[in-house]
Amino acid sequence: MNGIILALNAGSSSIKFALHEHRLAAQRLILRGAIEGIGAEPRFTAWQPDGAIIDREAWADAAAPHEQLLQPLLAWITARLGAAELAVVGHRVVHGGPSFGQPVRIDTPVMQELERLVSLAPLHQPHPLAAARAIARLRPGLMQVACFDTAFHRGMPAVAASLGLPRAYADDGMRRYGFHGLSYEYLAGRLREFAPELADGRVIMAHLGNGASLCAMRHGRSIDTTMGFSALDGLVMGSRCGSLDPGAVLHLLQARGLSVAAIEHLLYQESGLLGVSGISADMRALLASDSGHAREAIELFVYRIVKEIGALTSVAGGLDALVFSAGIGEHAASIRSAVCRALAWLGVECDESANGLHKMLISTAHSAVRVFVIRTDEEAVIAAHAAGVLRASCPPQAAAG
Ligand SMILES: Nc1ncnc2c1ncn2[C@@H]1O[C@H](COP(=O)(O)OP(=O)(O)O)[C@@H](O)[C@H]1O
Ligand SMILES: CC(=O)OP(=O)(O)O
Ligand SMILES: [Mg+2]
Repeated sequence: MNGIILALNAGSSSIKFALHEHRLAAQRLILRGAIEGIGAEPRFTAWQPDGAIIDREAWADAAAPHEQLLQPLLAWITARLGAAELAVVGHRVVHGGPSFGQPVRIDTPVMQELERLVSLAPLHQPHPLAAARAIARLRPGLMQVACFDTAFHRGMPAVAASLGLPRAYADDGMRRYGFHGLSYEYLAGRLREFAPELADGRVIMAHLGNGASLCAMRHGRSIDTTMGFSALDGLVMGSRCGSLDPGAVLHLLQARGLSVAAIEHLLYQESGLLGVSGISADMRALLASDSGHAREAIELFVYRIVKEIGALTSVAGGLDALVFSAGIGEHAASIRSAVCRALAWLGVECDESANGLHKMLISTAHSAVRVFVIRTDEEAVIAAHAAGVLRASCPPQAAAG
C-alpha cells in the first residue's frame, strides 16, 4: 500500500497536521503544520521536515472556531499536494469511551458512537468529528481513521481506573480513561529507542501543553494517569481547573444557581491558568508578565505537577526517569527547573545549563532520576495507525507493496 497520509490533531487551542508518504511499509514525513492560537489570534504555519518554514500567515478573524479554519486548511493541503493523492486521513479523537480500544475506520455507526461521547470531552471531541464530516463531503470514499487518546490507558490496572462509584455506574462505562495517549505512545517509543535500559523501568511522563497530564509507566505501559473520566481531571491547565472536589460542583449548582452549561464553561474555559491569573491561558504570556496573579497561576501549575508526581511515584514504587513534553514541557525551562527543584527529595538534580539549552537529557550525572525533554509527535502516531488500518483493509496482493 502506497500513498499520502494526512494526520489531523485538533487540540483544544490548536489544529496540528502532518503529511506523510507511505511507501513499502515505511513512513516519510513530507511536511507538518499547525493553526495555533485558536479562539484568540489564529496563526497558520507549515514547516518542512528540517524545520524550515514553508508558509506563515494570520488566518481569519480572532473568533473563528476550529470548524471555520478547517476549510482553508484543507484547501491549502489540496493545493500543496497537487496531483498526489491522499490515501487515508487519520484523526486524533480524544475520547474512545468503553467501545474503542484501538484505531478504527470511521463509518456512520462509529460516527454515531463518537458523537455520544461529546459531552465527556466538549473542548475536543467535536473538532475531529466536524473535520471527518467535512472531509467525507469533500472527498466521499476517502478512508478516515479515528485514533484514540484513551486507548493507551486501556490496560491500566482496574484499581487505577475505578472512580469509586457504585458498581452499576462502572458497568455503564463510568471509569477513569486517561488522555494524551497518542503522545504517551510516541514518547514511550522514543525513550525505548535512546534509553532502552530505562524504558521498562519506573517512568513518569509529563505532557504539559494547553491540556496537561502525567502518566506513570512500567514496561512502557500506562499504570496510572492524572486525567480520568474526562480531560478535566488532574493538573491545572490553560483554562481547566484540574482535580476539583465534586462538592464544589454541587455548591455551584445548588447555592450559586449556575446552570449545567455555565458550570461546563467555567470548568473547561474560564479556570486554570486563565482563571487564576486573570491574564491568559498561554504560559508564554504568564512567564512574560510581572503580575502577582500570573506568578500565583504559575506557582499553582508547578505545585500540582509536583504533588501528582509524588502520588504517581508511590504508585510506580519509585522513579527512574521523568520526561517533559508538549508546548510547556518542551519549551519552558523555568517550569522544568521549578519542578525538578521541588523533587530534590527524590534525588532529582537538574543540570541548569543543559535545561536552559533544552537538551534532551537535563539531569546531572549524579541525579538519582534521569530527566529528559522529548519533543512529542502525536501526528506520527496517528499516521502510523491510519496506515495500519488502511493496510489491514487492503486485499493481500495490494498490501504487499
Ligand atoms: N517557548 C515557550 N515557553 C513557554 N510556554 C510555551 C512556549 N511555547 C509554547 N508554550 C506553551 O505551550 C502551551 C501549548 O502547548 P501545545 O502542546 O502546543 O498545546 P495543545 O494542547 O493545543 O496541543 C501554551 O500554554 C503555550 O504557552
Ligand atoms: C486531552 C487534552 O487535554 O488535549 P489537549 O492537550 O490537546 O488540549
Ligand atoms: Mg495537544
